[in-house]
Amino acid sequence: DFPPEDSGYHDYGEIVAELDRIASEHPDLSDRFTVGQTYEGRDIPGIKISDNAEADENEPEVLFTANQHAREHLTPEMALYIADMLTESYGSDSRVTELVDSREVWILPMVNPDGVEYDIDGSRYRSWRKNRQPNEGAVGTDLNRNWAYQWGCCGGSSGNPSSNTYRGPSPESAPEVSAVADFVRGRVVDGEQQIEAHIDFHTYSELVLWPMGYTYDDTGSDMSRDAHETFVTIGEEMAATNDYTPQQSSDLYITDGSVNDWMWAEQGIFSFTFEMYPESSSPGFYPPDEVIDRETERNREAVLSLLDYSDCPYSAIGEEE
Ligand SMILES: NS(=O)(=O)N[C@@H](CCC(=O)O)C(=O)O
Ligand SMILES: [Zn+2]
Repeated sequence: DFPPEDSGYHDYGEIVAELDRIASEHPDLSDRFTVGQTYEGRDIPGIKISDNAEADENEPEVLFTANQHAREHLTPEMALYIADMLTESYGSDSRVTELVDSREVWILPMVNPDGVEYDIDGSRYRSWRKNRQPNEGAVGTDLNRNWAYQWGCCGGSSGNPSSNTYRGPSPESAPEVSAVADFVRGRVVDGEQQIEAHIDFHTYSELVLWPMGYTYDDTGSDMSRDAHETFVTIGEEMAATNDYTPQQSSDLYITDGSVNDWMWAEQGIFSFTFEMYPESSSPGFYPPDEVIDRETERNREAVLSLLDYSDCPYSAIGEEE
């Protein structure tokens, strides 16, 4: 559990209960699912939001993931906000209604529940980042360095098991990463990846980030000029709505094995990272629960804008797919 003064945050059991609540309150707009188990055996929970949610309709799909990093507790709240906003506003907000009717939205609010439960267990926060999988002489793999594209290529991760950016012994060695990657691979239907766009929520720094992370180059064999321009255009438009700073993730620092690079280069998904509130190390990873409503609602427009673009991302630069 969170300490009483931060009871507004949801731990693993409370996230699961909230997803079950949403699914029971909106049976025609949602469908509960699980993508697999963590190292310690917890189900990784998910919810699908769409009209006729139980059916796989031929509609553009968008994925939201959160909490790869355990201590980034504002991020499952962001994912929960999206599920609540899309279901609660359905029928009253015409834009939301149209998007829920014409898109299929997958939401995974807590990808690293083992790490979350470890971080909040005990009298004070542990500032834990990684999962809880044992490695040589230390515990934990950094999930956001364990994805399989350009894994460990470029000095954007560590090979030292006690490092907070430890990439793991091999790509997708973390069960949490392989579960989410398997789910995404499962969305390839007739050879076509149905998921068009993705946001992975992190804290902190208030940034909108896009690939590639493993190289400073804007374009290359895995990033065409048109794709780069599309990322920049959509990224800058989203950042204009939440007042985050838009940039290529390598402009921050080089990362290899990150989720964005894998989603884009392996699956062709327009994948972004949002670094949420705050801007700086005070209050850093542990803002008071009073900011949850303000800092999740702050991303409402960005989320709706990405859902808009998901039927044809390249339309952002006036191109057809
Ligand atoms: N949330 S965070 O760990 O401080 N920053 C992310 C940035 C992700 C990225 O640059 O792609 C990370 O290093 O994985
Ligand atoms: Zn993070």
